Amino acid sequence: MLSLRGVAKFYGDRMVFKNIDLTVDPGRTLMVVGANGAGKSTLLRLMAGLSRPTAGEVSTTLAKAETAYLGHQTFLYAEATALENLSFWTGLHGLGLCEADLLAALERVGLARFAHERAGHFSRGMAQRLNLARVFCIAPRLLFLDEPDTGLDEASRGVLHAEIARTSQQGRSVVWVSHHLERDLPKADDVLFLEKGRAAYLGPVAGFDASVLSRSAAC
Ligand SMILES: Nc1ncnc2c1ncn2[C@@H]1O[C@H](COP(=O)(O)OP(=O)(O)OP(=O)(O)O)[C@@H](O)[C@H]1O
Repeated sequence: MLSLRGVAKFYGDRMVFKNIDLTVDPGRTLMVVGANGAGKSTLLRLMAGLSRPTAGEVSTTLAKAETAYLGHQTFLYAEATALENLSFWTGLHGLGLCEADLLAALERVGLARFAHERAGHFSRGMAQRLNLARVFCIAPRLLFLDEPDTGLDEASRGVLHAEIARTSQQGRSVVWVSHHLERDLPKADDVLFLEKGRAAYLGPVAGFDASVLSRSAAC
């Protein structure tokens, strides 16, 4: 459903990575790991179509509306309420959800009582929970997660992890950047380890020695 061939990214003359080849298949969860600055977020943004590679090709069989990205930016409209944001986003994905459906999604992330408050007044954690509600509603075929639990409390983190499990059980795919390897790696099928501008490992989680990460740099 998504493939990268010979992908490279440079900022000016500074190389972040090059020669990245990979495929994301239906029902697979790929975890992208590496030290700080290894290029994980940069790669995820390329895969999600939010930026372009300097060289190589990113191709997908999916329509934009079949994917969703949950990352550092929250993509919320500050002047719109939580409900309006959710209604707008699900509308863009062609979903005609009624208010009760949207409120149910807000309820799952503990935001129902803030449904009519402007997103601009939300804390980082609340904004992230609203984004999580967006992902629930869209149920994308390919979900991109960049350190998605940043700012989430324990309960919301549990909701997030349940959603990731549901995504893969339903044959949908996830590409996930995480620093919490001990906790998150067992939830993935495959790992891409970025080191020194290349894919130092790409394959099943079972064959990955996570201790190389702590040896390569503090993560
Ligand atoms: N817009 C940009 N312009 C110039 N350099 C950038 C830009 N975005 C990222 N970089 C640089 O590219 C490199 C990779 O950044 P990236 O954020 O992808 O790494 P990361 O592995 O996600 O790091 P972290 O784990 O700290 O989030 C870093 O050296 C970063 O400073």
